[in-house]
Amino acid sequence: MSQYLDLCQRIVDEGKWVENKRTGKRCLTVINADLTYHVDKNEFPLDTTRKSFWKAAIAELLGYLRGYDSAAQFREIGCNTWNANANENQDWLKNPNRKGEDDMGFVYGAVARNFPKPDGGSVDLIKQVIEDLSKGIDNRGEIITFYHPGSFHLGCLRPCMFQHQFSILDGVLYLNSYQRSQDVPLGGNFNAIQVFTLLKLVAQITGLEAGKAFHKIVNAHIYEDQLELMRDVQLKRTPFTSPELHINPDIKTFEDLETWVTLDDFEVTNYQHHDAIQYPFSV
Ligand SMILES: Nc1nc(=O)c2c([nH]1)NC[C@@H]1CN(c3ccc(C(=O)N[C@@H](CCC(=O)O)C(=O)O)cc3)CN21
Ligand SMILES: O=c1ccn([C@H]2C[C@H](O)[C@@H](COP(=O)(O)O)O2)c(=O)[nH]1
Repeated sequence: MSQYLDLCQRIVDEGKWVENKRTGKRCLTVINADLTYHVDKNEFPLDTTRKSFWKAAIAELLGYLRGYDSAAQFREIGCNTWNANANENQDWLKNPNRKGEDDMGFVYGAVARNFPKPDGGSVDLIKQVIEDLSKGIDNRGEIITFYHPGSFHLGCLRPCMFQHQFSILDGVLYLNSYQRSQDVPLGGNFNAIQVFTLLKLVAQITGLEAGKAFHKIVNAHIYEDQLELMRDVQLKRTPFTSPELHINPDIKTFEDLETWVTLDDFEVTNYQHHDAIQYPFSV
């Protein structure tokens, strides 16, 4: 938890102002942050200095793993975070590739589940990686990527946390996740939850022991309209100890994740937190 608060403080103290053309707002920005999550000790990296809506973050991850490409699918499983990008992003609304209300286009899991091959057809990167890990195979390239620059014009947003690489060492599963851009007050907590949960879930369905997850964030920023709340409210609060995440042990395969799993299969215990803070969201 303090790693996250240290990053927020670092942005406040050392960040540089950068104009962002896409949103029309300025962002206080630092380059490079490396966060480590102890999945082995079940230290769930939830924000405790404000109330975290952790279920929505797990629902978003579940939607990515299922290859969802519509904000309506995300809403159905308890996640509202894609409504604005699918339906209010002016560039996307004008894009002839948008297939109508709620369409997000070719993004995130839709890409990873159908990654186009230059010689025709596609690969399901997520299934492939999980199949290997289930057999104890780490070919030093167990990579799930959502990044396909040749397809950016087909989606509403380029993926931010765009790559996850798994490794096995001595029967222990590790995860390195790579993020090109982070809205630290809003995306920050969501993404930490997702990295942690992804490793814990994949360890469970592959029968491996979960180790640590390493999360690299390249461009870490606070939008100008979020700064006061972060500096004068959230950063003045004292954090509580980390809660724990529990996943239904009946989830045993990737097919389980694709078919019957809901947010009721996830539980958090010992979550003590300060009051909610509503940060402005930029489309
Ligand atoms: N500007 C921006 N920031 C992001 O973090 C972000 C995007 N855009 N676009 C794509 C996804 C969507 N994500 C989002 C979107 C909204 C929230 C958000 O509003 N979170 C609220 C609570 C949400 C709820 O009640 O479910 C929060 O207080 O954390 C978080 C992540 C992360 N990504
Ligand atoms: O998982 C996510 C998805 C998005 N974000 C944030 C990071 C940026 O503030 C915006 C995306 O804007 P770009 O201009 O494409 O960088 O969304 C996040 O933090 N986490």
